Amino acid sequence: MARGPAQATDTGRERIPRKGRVSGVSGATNRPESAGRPSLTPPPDATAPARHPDAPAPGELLGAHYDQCFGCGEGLPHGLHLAARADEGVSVTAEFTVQPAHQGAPGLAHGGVLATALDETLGSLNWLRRAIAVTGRLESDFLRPVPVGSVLYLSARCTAVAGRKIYSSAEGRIGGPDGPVAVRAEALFIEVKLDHFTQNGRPEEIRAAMSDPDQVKVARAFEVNP
Ligand SMILES: CCCCCCCC(=O)SCCNC(=O)CCNC(=O)[C@H](O)C(C)(C)COP(=O)(O)OP(=O)(O)OC[C@H]1O[C@@H](n2cnc3c(N)ncnc32)[C@H](O)[C@@H]1OP(=O)(O)O
Repeated sequence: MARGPAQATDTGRERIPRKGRVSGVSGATNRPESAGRPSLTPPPDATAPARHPDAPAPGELLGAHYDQCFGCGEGLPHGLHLAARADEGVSVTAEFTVQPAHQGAPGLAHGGVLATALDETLGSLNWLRRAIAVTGRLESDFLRPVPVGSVLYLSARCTAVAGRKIYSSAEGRIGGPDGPVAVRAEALFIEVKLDHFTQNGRPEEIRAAMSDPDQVKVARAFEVNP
């Protein structure tokens, strides 16, 4: 579990030198590729996350934010079809059933697919804050093998916010919502502007997503406040 702001020590926080910029790629980080790995621990000035007043009520399904999303979209036959539900505060629960298309070793879920399930669940927290954010860092632990056919019961919560940095943690259990923890992760999401997508995404998909007559779908594709 991530430590809350009150317990944060932040002694390992690094200042990132501004040399080694990536040029010509809008939205790409300014951090040099050789930079050390900044902490997943919130700094002392981090604050508690606030739930948006229009966030879905606890228990309400969030629905897919984009039908071509590999994590939650309904338009991809081999996607995860992960279904997330709002919980109290800035937290969610989600379920994902491991299909044969998700195997790594025979009969077992691929670790990258499980990381995707964690990432998607963590990403859905942004909708409760109505923030547009992308995963900057995702640190995963794989504690138990997850067989094909199992339901992974996920839960995630946002723990702190510091400027554009959003700290969160998630875990996935098997055998039931109270079963043993099979996977867990801590993450740092970074808030971005809409142009992160419009300037970097392939134009065909951006155009298609933007021209959907359903304005709520347009907003949700990029997790923008409608
Ligand atoms: C619509 C939503 C869909 C959700 C789908 C599920 C979530 C996803 O999978 S998103 C897809 C995967 N993620 C991505 O593609 C992101 C690719 N990366 C990027 O575009 C950039 O690196 C980005 C936007 C994260 C950061 O770049 P930039 O905006 O230039 O920020 P930058 O100035 O480098 O960093 C801002 C702060 O974040 C910190 N930071 C940035 N990246 C990291 C990182 N990887 N680890 C730790 N800290 C980081 C920096 O240290 C800095 O901290 P401080 O303010 O204290 O100095």
